[in-house]
Parts: sequence; structure tokens; C-alpha cells
Amino acid sequence: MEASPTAKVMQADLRSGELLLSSDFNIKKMPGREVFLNNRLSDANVRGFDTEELLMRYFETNHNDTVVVVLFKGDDKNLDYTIRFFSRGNFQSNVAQTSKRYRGKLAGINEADTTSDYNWKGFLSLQAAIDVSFMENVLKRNNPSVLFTKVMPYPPHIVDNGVDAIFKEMLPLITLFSFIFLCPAVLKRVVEEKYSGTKELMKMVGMKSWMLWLGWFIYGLIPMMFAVIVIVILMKVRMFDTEYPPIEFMDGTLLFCFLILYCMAAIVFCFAISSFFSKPMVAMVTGMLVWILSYFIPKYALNLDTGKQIPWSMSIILNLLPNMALHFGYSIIASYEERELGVQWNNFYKPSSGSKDDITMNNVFIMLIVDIVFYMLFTCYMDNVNPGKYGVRKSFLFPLKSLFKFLRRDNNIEVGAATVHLQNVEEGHGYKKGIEIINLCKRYSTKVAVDNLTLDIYQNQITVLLGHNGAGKSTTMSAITGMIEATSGVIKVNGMNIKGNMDEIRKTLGLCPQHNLLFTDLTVAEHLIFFAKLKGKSSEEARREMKDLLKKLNMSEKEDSMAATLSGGMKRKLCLGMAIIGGSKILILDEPSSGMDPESRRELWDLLLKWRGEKTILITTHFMEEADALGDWIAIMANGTLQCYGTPMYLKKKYDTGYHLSIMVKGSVTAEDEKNIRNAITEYVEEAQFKTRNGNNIVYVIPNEVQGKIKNLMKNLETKEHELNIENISIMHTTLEDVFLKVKVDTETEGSQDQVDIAGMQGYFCIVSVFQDS
Ligand SMILES: Nc1ncnc2c1ncn2[C@@H]1O[C@H](COP(=O)(O)OP(=O)(O)OP(=O)(O)O)[C@@H](O)[C@H]1O
Repeated sequence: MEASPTAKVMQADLRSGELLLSSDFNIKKMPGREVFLNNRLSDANVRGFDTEELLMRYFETNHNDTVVVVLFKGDDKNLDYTIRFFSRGNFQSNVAQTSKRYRGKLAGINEADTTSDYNWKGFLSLQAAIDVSFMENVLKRNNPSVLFTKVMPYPPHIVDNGVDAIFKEMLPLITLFSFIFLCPAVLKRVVEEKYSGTKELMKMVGMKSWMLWLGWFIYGLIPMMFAVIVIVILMKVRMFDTEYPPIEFMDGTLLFCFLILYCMAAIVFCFAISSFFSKPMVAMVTGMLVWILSYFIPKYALNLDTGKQIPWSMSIILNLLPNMALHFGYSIIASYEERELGVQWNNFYKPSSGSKDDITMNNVFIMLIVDIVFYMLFTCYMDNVNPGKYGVRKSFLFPLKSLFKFLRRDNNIEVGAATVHLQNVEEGHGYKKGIEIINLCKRYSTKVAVDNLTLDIYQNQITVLLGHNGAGKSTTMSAITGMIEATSGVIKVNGMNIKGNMDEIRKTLGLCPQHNLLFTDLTVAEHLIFFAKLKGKSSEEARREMKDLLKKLNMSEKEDSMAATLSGGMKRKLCLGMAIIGGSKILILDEPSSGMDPESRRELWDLLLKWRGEKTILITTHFMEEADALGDWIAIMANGTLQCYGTPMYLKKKYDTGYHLSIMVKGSVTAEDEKNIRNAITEYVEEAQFKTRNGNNIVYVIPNEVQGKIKNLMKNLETKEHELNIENISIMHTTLEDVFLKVKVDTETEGSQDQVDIAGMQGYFCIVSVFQDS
């Protein structure tokens, strides 16, 4: 490039504009004035001000578009000044650019160029005029007026328009789309775990939330790491007969770190998205859209694709989206590559163009780390307030509440001595306590799920917890297993407070939750082995126990079946197996037989009865027959409180309702039949009370006090069997069902606010048809 004399840059025309000087510095009197003025500025256009403040005041109220301000700060010896052109449109004197950009900005590169702001607005001319004047007048140097301009750097770069396109368009897109299938896959698996409930199950067996998230993080990062290594190699290594690699100058380790940080932020961003969804497919599709749009929407909405400069703070905020950090990172890489410097660890902190609005690679790295931390905290928060259908939902303000609780050191107070004993509780003298529940309260915002429950569950006994829907049974079990935190109260397992000893307790605790929480892609054997290993068994022991247990559960032929392909009853058995395996000494079984066929149920009972005497078993059920068959001890809850507790004998005695005479009539029952039967009964037992009629079954209750009359009554009914159209007669003393219903009625009459679904409840009860001859 030939040097060009100053005359060639003098194209400024300020005749319609103004020159404001911060001192009374008359430019007309400068010796080098012809350099600048050249008939382009009249005296009227020059204004001097004593101070910068006065100048600025004038400028703010009177300026026009072609005003030029010169602020002199130096003294007689030192020239220090600032030229300010009123900036409108694209004139940006503060942006130091590479040769490509200087093409339009600097004079002299292209003589026919009229777009050069520095040239035609007279910036260089004015600067030259001031400098020359200073040199001649103050420094007394002669003839310094020959000025040259040159491009910088010299010789100029060949402008490669492809560089911009590759770095700013293609590389971010290649990177974005390299991970496009991985992010939805992570999303799907994470939400699936929530959806199937296995996440909660893992928590119940002692896995901490952070362990589960870390597992998913590693699951996502390992394949991404391979992709990043491939990308770095492709970008940094010269392939085939190309002259140079796509990213020629940048430090390869820096590129690797940038992409790895991006991947980490992307995975955690996916975690954050996953917390809004509870269905895997919805999460996958929506997550993928959010993922793509988080790149394209800000980029095109803010015209970042056209290279538009945005304020630094806005760039930083945009970096909260990992895909935007990717865009900014590649833009910085592009700028440095254009300058043939490349981003290096030593210029990592410097803006690529020198503009204060440009963010640095250092900023991008910091923002990616901020993204990781921010989305991780957000995921933890959402995990607590929106855990899906299985977890325990916490209040939106739970972090504040936890903080207050911590500050107040508000730990649950041990109230062991103040055990509340109800009238209807049988003392288990001689039995060792396996689980002690002392004044347990659990409150969900306004709902009290468990209200001051005190209950001792004895070692090596089967205790059945009964109660209507919503009585608080599952909440109690969840509190025992440490799945939820009690609002107040103490729970001890084998004498150890669960607070602080949960890890130890979990080694001996087996839980079969109310819902089948299974891994969709593990086989039956893998489930059992996994849970045995969680309890500390070696691989060999786990395999042996698995085989043995499958035999006991009558499921050996399903050993290699995927859990997802099992029938409902089989799944239940597998859940039970997962609770039992690993030598669990305490079994918490929440409705273990629900969904099982009668045969499987009997098998389950046999199994549980075999373990009676060896394991402490707490079980809930809605089947009274099951409670009767299994329960050494029966606890009945209503509205979160314990209503009665004792052996079945104790409860039946306590809630004695007399004898239940059940008469089944052939065909349908007519009014005549009813009347005849009533007369036949009251003829011998006047005190007999009609209780209910279900289809062709009529039930009367005979009080205990008149049990002596039952023998004659039965004889009479047998004699009149044909006359009364009777098909079958049975008589039972108080059943557990009677006890349960009596307790329920007592609770309701005590003024309980909870509506109990009697009809629904009765559907569960089995009427035991036993003929008992008194
Ligand atoms: N996470 C929760 N948030 C708010 N309320 C809850 C929550 N979990 C349970 N509850 C409420 O606490 C009460 C007790 O629920 P729990 O599940 O312990 O009853 P349950 O006796 O096990 O019922 P079921 O026999 O139907 O399983 C119910 O009223 C229920 O609505």
C-alpha cells in the first residue's frame, strides 16, 4: 500500500457544522490551519469555551449533527486532547478493528472510498491540524506538515469473508447440533426416573439427591466429552491437503476447556428444563425445542447475526443461556483468528477489539461456570418444590424456612418420656421394641397428615396398620424410612434415633412402597442384585440371594425378564423382593398384596408368616382378611391419630359387637321372606337387631349377653330352612372388619371433619362365611 499525503485525507466539510473548543483556541490562527481549514470552516463555526463544563452545557442544548468537540487537557508543553465527533449512525471511533474492518473506517486504503468516517468527517484532518499547530507553535519544529496514512497492519490482510461465516454461523451450529440428540436423551432419562418413581425409591434406600444428579451428569458428560475431543481434533489438526486447520491460531487446550464447560452447562441446563416436566416424552420434545430456540431466538431477535454491538451487561445476561455463551465464545474466537492471534491463555482476559462493550473469553468462561452453578441450584430448588407424583412437595419458601430453622437451631426435641398412651392401646409387655414412634407430627402446609402419633412396633412381630384413605398410614411409613422429615416427634429404630443414624438403619431396613417403583430397563435379577449390593452384599452373595428369593417368590422363570414386561402382581412381588433382599431385618410394606391374585396373596402371606419371629414387619392393607391372617398386632389410624392398638384378640374384645348372623336366601329376597326370617329370629332372640341386607344376604346382630339363646335359634332356623327359603346360614363373632367399622363410626361421631368413603371401603372387605355352632 502506497503512503498517501495528508492532502488526500482532507475531505471534511464542516461549513454547516460547528467546532467547539474547550479553551479559547483559535484554530484559524494555527500555522497549519490550511491543512484542516482549506476554506471549509468559517470563524463563525468555531466556538471557544473556558471550561469543559461550559462547553458541555452549550453542547447539550445547541448542538447539531456535525458538531465536533475538542477537549484540551494538556498544558503548554504537553499536548493532550480528545476529539469527539457527534456519533450518529455507524461512526464508531472507539472500535479498534482489524484490516478488514478498517477498510471502511480509515482513510487511505481506498482512495475512492467515501464511506470512511475518519476521512470524510474530517477526523484525521482535524487531528493533523492540531498536531501540526502544536509542533510548529510550541515545539518550534519546522515543516512537520507532511503526513502519511497507512493501513494497519501493513501490508493489509486479504479479507476472508468465509472466516466470519465459519466461526459465527457454522461452528456454533455444528456444536449445537452435535449435542442435539444427547440433551433430549438426558432429559428423557431424568424425567423417566421421576415418572417411574425409581428416583424416590433410590432416595428411600439411602441415595442422596446429589448422587442421583451426579450420576446423570456423568452419564451425559462422558459421550459429550468424546464429541468435544473429536471437535477439537477436527478444528486444530490439518487434514488431508488443506493449508491450515479451521482454527489455526487458538490454543487447543483453551478450545477444549471452552467446549467442555459449555457441555457441562448444557447438561445442567437440561436438568433445569427437566424439573418442569413429569412425562418423559413431553419433556424430550419440549426440551429439544427450548434447547434450539435458546440459540436462535436471542441471536436473531437482537440481530447478533449481523454483528450488532450490544452493551457488555446485556451480553453477560445473555450468557446465562449456554447456547448464547457458545455464540459469544465463537465470536471471540473469530475475532482473534481474523487478527491471526488466536485466543490464547495470555490474551484470554482481553477484549478482542479493545471496545469496552466486547466481552472477553474470560467472561464467557466465568458465565459458563455461573450457568452451571445457577442451573444446579435451580434444579435442586425445583426438585424440592415439584418432585413429581411420588416425591414430597416442599413449600416454595422452603429455603427460607430451612434457613430460619437452622438459625433457630429448631431440631426436633426428644420427647421419649412423654409418650402418650391411649385407653385403647394394649401394652406389649415382654416384647422388645423394634420401632418406637413418639409424638410424631407431620404437617403439609395446612393439612395435618399425622397428629401426635405414639406407637411401639415390636421386634419380630407382624404389625398391621389399618386406616381409611388419607388416615396417615403412608406418611407414617415414609417418616419411618426417612423419606420425609417429620414436623416434630421422634422415631427410633432398634433404639437408634433415625435422625443422624439413618445410614446405619437403612442397612437393615427394607421398604416396599405403595406404588411399584421399578427401573424400566433392568431385569428382575438386576433389580434384586442391585438392591442386595446397596445393602453391602458382594456380587456372589447378591446373586445367590437373588436366586433363592426368586424361588421363594415363585418367580424363577422371570429372572431375566425386563421389569417393565411383568404383570401387575409380579411387579408387586418384585418390589417385595427388593425390600427383603440383603438381609433386611425390618420390613416396611405399604399394601404389598395390592394387585395380586388370591393365589399369590396366599403365597405372600405364607412367606411373611415364615418370617414372623425373625423380622420386624410393619404392613398396611385395606384387606381385613389379610390383617386378620397376618397381624400379631393391629393399629388402626383415623385422621392422622391412633385410634386403637393391640392384638386382634384384644381389639375384638374391646370393640365387641356381638354375633353376626348371616342368612342367605335362595333367589332374590322378597319383603315376605324378610318378614318371615325376622319373625323366626325374634321368636327365639328378641334382642336380635337387623344390621344390613346385601343382595340375598340378610345380617342380624345378636348381643353377647344373649348368646345362650343362639343354640335354639340355630336349631329353629335349620328346621324351617325350606319354609324360609334359606340357602345358607353362618354366624361369626366380632371380626376385625367390625372392629374397624366401629372405630370409624366412633371417630366420625367424635366430630371428625374428614369424610370417609364408606362405600369404597366396604368394597375391600371380605365377608368370612364361617359356620359356628355355639
Ligand atoms: N405431599 C403431600 N402434600 C400435601 N398433603 C399430603 C401429602 N402427602 C399426603 N398428604 C395428605 O396427608 C394425609 C395422609 O396421607 P397418607 O398418604 O399418609 O394416607 P394413607 O393413610 O396412606 O392413605 P391411603 O390408604 O389412601 O394410602 C392425606 O390427607 C393426604 O392428602
